[in-house]
Amino acid sequence: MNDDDLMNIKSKTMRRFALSTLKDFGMGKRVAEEKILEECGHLIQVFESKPFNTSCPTNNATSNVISSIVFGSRFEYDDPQFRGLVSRITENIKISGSAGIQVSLMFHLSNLVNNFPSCNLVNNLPTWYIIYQVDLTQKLKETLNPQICRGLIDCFLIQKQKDEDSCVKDTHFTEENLLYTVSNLFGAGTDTTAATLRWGLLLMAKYPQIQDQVQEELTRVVGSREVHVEDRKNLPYTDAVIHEIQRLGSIAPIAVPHKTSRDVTLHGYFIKKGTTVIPLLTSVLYDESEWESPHTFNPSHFLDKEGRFIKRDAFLPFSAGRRVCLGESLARMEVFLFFTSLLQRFRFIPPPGVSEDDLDLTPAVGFTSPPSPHELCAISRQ
Ligand code: HEM
Repeated sequence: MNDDDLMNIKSKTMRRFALSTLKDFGMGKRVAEEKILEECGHLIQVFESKPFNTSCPTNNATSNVISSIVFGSRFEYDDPQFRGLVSRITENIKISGSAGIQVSLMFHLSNLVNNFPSCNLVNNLPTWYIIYQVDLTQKLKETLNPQICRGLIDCFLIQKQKDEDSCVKDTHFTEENLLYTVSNLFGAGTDTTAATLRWGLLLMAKYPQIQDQVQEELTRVVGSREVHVEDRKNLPYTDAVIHEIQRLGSIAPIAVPHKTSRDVTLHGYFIKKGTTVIPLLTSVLYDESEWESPHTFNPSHFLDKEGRFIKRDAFLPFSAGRRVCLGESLARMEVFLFFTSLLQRFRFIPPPGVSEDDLDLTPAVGFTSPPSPHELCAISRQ
């Protein structure tokens, strides 16, 4: 077996482990919904009517959803360890998209592809270093009870212990892989979801008539009670708006690099086994032959003539295939519940002296594409 084959097995094992554990702790509908709604309650408390940057609160909220899954508990927003973790994650994502890192990625791709999520996509050692430093990981180890899994770390440690007890050779459940898996879940699951939410709030402030329609539908269908995942099917306009936010936001424009596992011929082009391929998701999300107005914010892309929600094949913000985003269902649930809960309670407007036209839709540079730094005001609707 060569190094690539070994790396593939490691990747598959870690992906399988992360997926099944996420199902138990995150993506299983009811558990995830409870965790997200609890976080919505905290997020709502920190939104203000005076101008504020949406980056910090949204990143805190999405990091806490991952924390609940990974550690089994959330952090207070002012916890210094948590603040360190969140700022490190956002900084790493920003730096990894800088021109310098992108160029070095081109030269070192062969070491990076195929290793995700078992190894780090970019050399974001500080993220896992911070996770290592978080006392909680140590506390979890000290209080581990093999009968009770409080979160993904417990599940990992229990499996590690089992493998050690049965003398499994070459186990992938190592301390190093635990740190990489956890830091990759934070890296992949925090900034992406927060950036999507930030695009959503910015687009609502820029297009108040669309915000009106979302709020009218929410008031008519949900009223003032808590929104639930089940409500989605009765909110076709809101669902179309969320899809359009993800399409236009295109927050993971270059997805993740992969290597071809065999020789392929695609549209007449021969691609040799082992070639690095980078799927450009923006090319499909903005494809002129697929979308009626690819560069405009137009929720009708996802509505039929009767106003019913329609799925579109070219909607691929989570990519596709075997390495499709591992957190897709969790992310979809988060975006829906955070977005609708916020719009139920607040009207989003530009800061005083800034017009809707002034709100800039140019994305910031980074591995993901969040909106450029901006401020909004959240005016209470109650
Ligand atoms: C709106 C939010 C999100 C978007 C748009 C998004 C998008 C993506 C994309 C485009 C990829 C690359 C797929 C490929 O390689 O072709 C990816 C990979 C991944 N995502 Fe997400 N993601 C989001 C949220 C999340 C969340 C919440 C989690 C964590 C629970 C997560 C975990 C991952 C992981 C672990 C991978 C690597 C999968 C692998 O290589 O096998 N993502 N995501």
